Amino acid sequence: MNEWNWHSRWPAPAKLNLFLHVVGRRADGYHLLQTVFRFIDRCDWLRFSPRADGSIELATPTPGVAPDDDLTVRAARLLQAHTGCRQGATIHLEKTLPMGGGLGGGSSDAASVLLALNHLWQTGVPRGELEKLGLALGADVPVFVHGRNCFAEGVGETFTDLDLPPAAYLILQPPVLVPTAAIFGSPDLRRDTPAMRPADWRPGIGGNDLEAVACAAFPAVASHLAWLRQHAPDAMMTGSGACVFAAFGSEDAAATACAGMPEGMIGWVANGLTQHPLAEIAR
Ligand SMILES: C[C@@](CO)(OP(=O)(O)O)[C@H](O)COP(=O)(O)OP(=O)(O)OC[C@H]1O[C@@H](n2ccc(N)nc2=O)[C@H](O)[C@@H]1O
Ligand SMILES: Nc1ncnc2c1ncn2[C@@H]1O[C@H](COP(=O)(O)OP(=O)(O)O)[C@@H](O)[C@H]1O
Repeated sequence: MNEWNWHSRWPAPAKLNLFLHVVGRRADGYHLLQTVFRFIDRCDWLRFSPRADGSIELATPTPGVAPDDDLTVRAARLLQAHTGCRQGATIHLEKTLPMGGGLGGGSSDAASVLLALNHLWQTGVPRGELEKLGLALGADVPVFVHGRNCFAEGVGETFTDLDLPPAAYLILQPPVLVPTAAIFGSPDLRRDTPAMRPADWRPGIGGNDLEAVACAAFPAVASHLAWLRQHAPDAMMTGSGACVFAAFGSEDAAATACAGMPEGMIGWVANGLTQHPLAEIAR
C-alpha cells in the first residue's frame, strides 16, 4: 500500500462490542469472552517522524499516562525488540477517544503503531504474528491488528470474521473513567453465560455481562443508559464501559436523538465501518 508513508496521518478507530458475554475464566484469572467487535468511524490519529538515534519518543504525552507506560510507546518498543530494528521514531498522538470508555482507544493506538511502524521501518512482520505481539500489550489489541469486524473468543484473540450491515450509532460518553480490571474483578460479575456458536449470532442477539457491575459501581453509566433506552430499548454498554450506545435506523435518526440530549450530556453519532481503515496494510 504505497499511499501510507512517513507523511501520513494514521487512524486508530474505536470499536463497539455489539454484545459481550463472559463464558468462563482461565487459570490465570483472565476471563473467557464471546463478543462481536465492530469498528466505527471515530478515531485517534497518529503521525510519525523517523529518528536515526533508535529511540522512541512521544511528542504529545497522554494526560495521566507516563510516556514510558503509554501504549503507543510500548507498542513501538515491542516491535523494535521483536525485530531487532535499529530505527527509532517520534510519535505524535492526537487523542479523540475517551480513556476508560470501553471504546478500545489505547488498544487501537497500540495496534496502529504496530501496523504503521512495521510498514515504515519495513520490518515485514506478518499480520498474524503482529496480532500475537499485540496480545502482550492488552487483550483488545489483536482485533485492531486483525482489522476485520468479527466474532471474537478466548480473551479476544480468536476471530470469526463477519460482514456487518451499515449502521448509525449514537454513543453517549458518561463523565467517568471505568477501570477494566475492577469490573472483571467484581464478585458480582456473572461468569457462566452459556457459549454460543459464532454462526448463530445475529445483530441484536446478546447483552453485555459487564454492564450490571459497571452500572452499580458508576451511577453515571446507569443514568446515561436509562436515558438512551427511552429512545432505543436495545441500548447497551460497550466493553467494560463507560460509554453506552444504540443503533438507529439512519444517521438522521441518531442525530435527532443526539440533539435531544439533556444539557451537559456528551454524545455523538458514529457510523459502523465495514473494516479497519488499515485492514489491507501488511496483509
Ligand atoms: C472489556 C474489553 C472488551 O473488548 O474492552 P474494554 O472495555 O477494555 O475496551 C476487553 O476485553 C478488555 O481488553 P483490554 O482493555 O485490552 O484489557 P487488558 O489491558 O488486557 O486487561 C485489563 C485487566 O482486565 C482483566 N481482564 C481483561 C480481559 C479479559 N478477557 N479478562 C480479564 O479478566 C484483567 O484483570 C486485566 O488485568
Ligand atoms: N495511548 C493511550 N491512550 C489511552 N489510554 C492509554 C494509552 N496508553 C495507556 N493507556 C492506559 O490504558 C487505559 C485504558 O484506556 P482505553 O483503551 O482508552 O480504554 P478502554 O480499555 O476502556 O477502551 C487508560 O486508562 C490509560 O491508563
